[in-house]
Amino acid sequence: MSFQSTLTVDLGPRSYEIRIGAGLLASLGEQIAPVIARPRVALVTDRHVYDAHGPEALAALEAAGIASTSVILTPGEVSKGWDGLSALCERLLEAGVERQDTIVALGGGVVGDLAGFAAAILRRGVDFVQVPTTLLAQVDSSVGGKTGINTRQGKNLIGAFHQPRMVLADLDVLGSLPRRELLAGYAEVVKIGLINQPKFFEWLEREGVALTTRDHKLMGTAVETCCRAKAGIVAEDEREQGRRALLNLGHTFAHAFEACAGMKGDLLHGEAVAAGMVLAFELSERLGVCEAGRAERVARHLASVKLPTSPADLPIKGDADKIVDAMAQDKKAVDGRLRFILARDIGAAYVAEDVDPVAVRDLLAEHLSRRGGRSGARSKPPVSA
Ligand SMILES: NC(=O)c1ccc[n+]([C@@H]2O[C@H](COP(=O)([O-])OP(=O)(O)OC[C@H]3O[C@@H](n4cnc5c(N)ncnc54)[C@H](O)[C@@H]3O)[C@@H](O)[C@H]2O)c1
Ligand SMILES: O=C(O)C(=O)C[C@@H](O)[C@H](O)[C@H](O)COP(=O)(O)O
Ligand SMILES: [Zn+2]
Repeated sequence: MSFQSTLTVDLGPRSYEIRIGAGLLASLGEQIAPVIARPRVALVTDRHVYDAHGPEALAALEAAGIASTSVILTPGEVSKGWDGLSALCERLLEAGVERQDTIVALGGGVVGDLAGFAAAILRRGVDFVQVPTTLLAQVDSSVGGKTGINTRQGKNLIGAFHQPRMVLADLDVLGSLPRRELLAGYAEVVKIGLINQPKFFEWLEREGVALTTRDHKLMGTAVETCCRAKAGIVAEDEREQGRRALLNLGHTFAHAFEACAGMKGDLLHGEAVAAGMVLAFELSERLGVCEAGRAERVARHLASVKLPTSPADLPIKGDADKIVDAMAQDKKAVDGRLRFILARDIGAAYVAEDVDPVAVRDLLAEHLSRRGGRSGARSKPPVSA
């Protein structure tokens, strides 16, 4: 019997199911039929995903009597900006998508964030369904309703909370995912362990390498554990007034790294998060809130699957001051003061209000001074498989 699981994101009238399993795409139409207002959808995907899985998705919609129109985006972060948003909205309007229709986001985090935001604003809001096709999207971005785009100033600075009507995570589609993308998604898996699931992190230390060889059962367990943990946090704090910020572990660093890398796809979000989480633990140790050795343990695990562990490993332009400047756009900042997610231990993250910016800058400068040499795990950004 292959892996199957159904979870609920408990948000009162906005509650929805996350269905995880093998072969779900073949029954896409049948699965979503009960949650769509009428049998008409707009399938939003990107060229890579369309080539690998588009025909199966369209056939499954047709088999369930659901009419569809398709929009195929340019793959990657480059589509997640004002131009991509405006082009997508125009295409959806030209296709006559109405309020009773549903947008189906078939793809990774870029497709989900962009199509989800288009759904939030098109004719002041239409329903959407998430069909995540990357590991990152299955364990993180498809759940919780954060949608949006990047601007010149930084990551995800324009957006809306707009919950999907359903999340359908087909483990089989991960078979066509390039290895570099799989590893980037694995960083967000590790993040969940580091936030509040210490036993899960220990399990990842034992099984992570096997998991990243796409062992089906291990992947199913990881997707289920991450979705369950994220759903719990989102149910308590849907609009990030408090506890949800924990899901930002490593992201104050990561989003600044991505901004300094140009947000054109040279640096993947998960790669930036991997290095950002190591820095969050190093900062926690330096500030005396976390026992020594924890950052090293986190870095060792990320390195074991060949994820980057330092900004020195990343294709970032600029120095520590430039990265600190980019952090000023972080959405968690209050009155211009940065807030970081720090950790008292592995699996014990918390929101810190009072972090000394000099300590942050010094930590970044030390890492960047190792550029061109070995920083630990790797000396170059990973390449596509
Ligand atoms: N909304 C959230 O809560 C949230 C959470 C985490 C990350 N994000 C965002 O998600 C984005 C990153 O998402 P991502 O890592 O999924 O990247 P992505 O959407 O760019 O997909 C990665 C690449 O893999 C390809 N691809 C996707 N699925 C495939 C498949 N099954 N087979 C073959 N190729 C496939 C895509 O075409 C693309 O080239 C970032 O913009 C990040 O900010 C959002
Ligand atoms: O769902 C959340 O909440 C997260 O923070 C998940 C993150 O992995 C994700 O990268 C998210 O898009 C970051 O949110 P942002 O509000 O910092 O842009
Ligand atoms: Zn993230």
